[in-house]
Amino acid sequence: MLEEDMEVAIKVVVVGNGAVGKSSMIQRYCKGIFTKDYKKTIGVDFLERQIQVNDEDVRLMLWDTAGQEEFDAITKAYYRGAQACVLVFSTTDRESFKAIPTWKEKVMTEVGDIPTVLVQNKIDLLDDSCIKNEEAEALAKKLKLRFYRASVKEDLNVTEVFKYLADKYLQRLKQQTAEEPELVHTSSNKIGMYAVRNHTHTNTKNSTDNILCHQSLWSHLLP
Ligand SMILES: Nc1nc2c(ncn2[C@@H]2O[C@H](COP(=O)(O)OP(=O)(O)OP(=O)(O)O)[C@@H](O)[C@H]2O)c(=O)[nH]1
Repeated sequence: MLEEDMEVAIKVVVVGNGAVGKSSMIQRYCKGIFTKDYKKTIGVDFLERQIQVNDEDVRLMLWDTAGQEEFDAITKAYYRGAQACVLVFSTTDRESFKAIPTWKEKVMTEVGDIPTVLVQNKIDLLDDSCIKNEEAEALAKKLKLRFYRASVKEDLNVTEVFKYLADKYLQRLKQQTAEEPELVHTSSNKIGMYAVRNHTHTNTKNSTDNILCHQSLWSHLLP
């Protein structure tokens, strides 16, 4: 246990081009559902899930960002304070694959080097693939990222992605705590530890109200 009555909360941003399956991935992980409908995300949205990692309670706050460039100004602000990142592209969308280095750069510019994974989603559509396996693996190697092939539809590898990020983040947190114990205090946005408290919120896609609601709820997460 890192510290009594403290909880580790990890802000994870999920980024990538439009329609690659970011919202679906978050919904699958947090609500266990998948829908075929496509409703593009306006701005930013988030859901959360509590998990246990090595007997540690970890709250994952998954921020769903819009893939369209028109929302760049809004989404960029929400990268701030992110402690982990999922970069997503789709098996059937070559442009989304080519855009990955740019997405990584956008996030890094705001928050620096945080635990990050590369995810190729929609592998249930492998027959229509426009990306060779070697290409995707080469990109992951070049960007020095753990690479997962996933299908949100078939519920393949979704849990693994978030488990990996939580593990990786906790490793860093423990290392940082050992090196700089004075950083551990309530509401420290530097290392993602918070006093345990109860809160509830509702969330619907495409609601601009949520952006304000999230901002006030989580403003302590922003530097
Ligand atoms: N076949 C298949 N379809 C998927 C999968 N994941 C998502 N989809 C579909 O892809 C479409 C886009 O999914 P979204 O989750 O809305 O995509 P997004 O990345 O959030 O899109 P933006 O909000 O525009 O950024 C939807 O019709 C989903 O049902 C998958 O693993 N396999």
